[in-house]
Amino acid sequence: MKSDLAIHAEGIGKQYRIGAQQKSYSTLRESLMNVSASAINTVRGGLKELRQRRESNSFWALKDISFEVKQGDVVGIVGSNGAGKSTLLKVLSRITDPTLGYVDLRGRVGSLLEVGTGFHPELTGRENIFLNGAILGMPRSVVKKQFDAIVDFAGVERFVDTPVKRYSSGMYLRLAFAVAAHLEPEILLVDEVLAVGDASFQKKCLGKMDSVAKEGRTVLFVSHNMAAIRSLCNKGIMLRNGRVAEQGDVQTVIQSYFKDLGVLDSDKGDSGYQRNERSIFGRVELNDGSSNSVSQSTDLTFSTVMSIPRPVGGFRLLLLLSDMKSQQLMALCNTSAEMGLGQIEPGDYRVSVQMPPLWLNPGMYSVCFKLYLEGESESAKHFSDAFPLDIYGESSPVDAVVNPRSDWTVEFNVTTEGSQLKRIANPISTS
Ligand SMILES: Nc1ncnc2c1ncn2[C@@H]1O[C@H](COP(=O)(O)OP(=O)(O)OP(=O)(O)O)[C@@H](O)[C@H]1O
Repeated sequence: MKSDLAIHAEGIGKQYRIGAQQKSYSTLRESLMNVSASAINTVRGGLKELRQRRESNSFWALKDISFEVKQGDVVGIVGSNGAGKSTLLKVLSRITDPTLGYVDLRGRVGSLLEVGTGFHPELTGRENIFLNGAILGMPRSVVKKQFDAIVDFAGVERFVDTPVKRYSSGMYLRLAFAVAAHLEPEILLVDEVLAVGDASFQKKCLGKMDSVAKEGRTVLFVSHNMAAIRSLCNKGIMLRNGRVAEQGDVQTVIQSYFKDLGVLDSDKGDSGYQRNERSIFGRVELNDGSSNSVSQSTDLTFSTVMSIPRPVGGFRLLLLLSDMKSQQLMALCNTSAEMGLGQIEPGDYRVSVQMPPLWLNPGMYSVCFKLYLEGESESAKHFSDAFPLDIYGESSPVDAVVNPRSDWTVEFNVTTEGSQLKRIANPISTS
């Protein structure tokens, strides 16, 4: 392996048997036990195992995956559900063996793959921290030095001598992340940890991964959160159906991912929109239609084309905004009559909805149009495809949905008589 590389994967394939019991999920301890003391560890797949598997009963979760990661690179791994991202991280962290191909890894690997892996449930938080350090080959004195920082980061001071099986999933996750990030792995693998936990913890995790990366260590990060991928990673790998569909600069990979989701389809028809045959709606566009990423402080215009199939007396149109947990955050509504339309003739109608900046916290949101045609039952409502809206900007320091620009002042000795008023601070701007 070239000396500047941290990871070299060559021709990795992973075949699963449908319905078969997979080798049980090993803990981080068990997986790391396999790591040899040599500087470069090779994870190798074999044809023998392949022959033992019955092709008819199996499918390939990963196929012919090859890539290289330089030391110090922070790589975002993206792809739709089932694309193979988690399987790839499991192969890299030796939780599962590849069926074909091999991976060379230079240095100690710390991983946080799923809540529920990584710790021995019967041991206390304290014991698990030292156990993980020992498995990673760290002297006890070094683990001791990091111990307070780990416990502090995880916020589990009061429970550090409680068996982790009694922890809430949030505490468990916080401790698992703290251990993985603080025990100085040369390669840190993190899978979608940010999907769990509250906003302030997510921010803390991103900050910690950023500092791990700045120390020149290598990070691989699987996430559906493009705002997080963009802010953290310099490189990206996109998987599609178990294969590498794109790799390189993170911006290019994010754009490919959105194209894959159908958001950025360059194959537009004559009318400038992609007709969705199953739906009354064409594709939804944001602003000039070139991207679905926008700063939280930018005006928003959502547009689409509706193909009304037959004459109707009128319609009611909604624009809905939800977060990734499907919680509805905004519902704008208008009727054809309020928009000055009378009888609606069949044909294509372009609709645009303009609004000022929403100051949403960075992250992914979902936007869709919903249409009720007059004379149809309520259940016959029509939906556009969901538009994944990627917001970037400043996050609130605490869990919240919006983070608008705000001006703050503080006044001292306030009495009802204005003359006593004494201003002690200039306005503080939060943005
Ligand atoms: N232990 C297993 N046995 C059989 N099939 C599996 C197993 N683990 C994963 N798969 C399948 O392999 C494919 C890839 O799964 P994987 O979890 O790696 O995808 P992913 O990209 O991480 O998806 P998501 O974004 O939903 O987490 C999926 O079709 C999944 O159902």
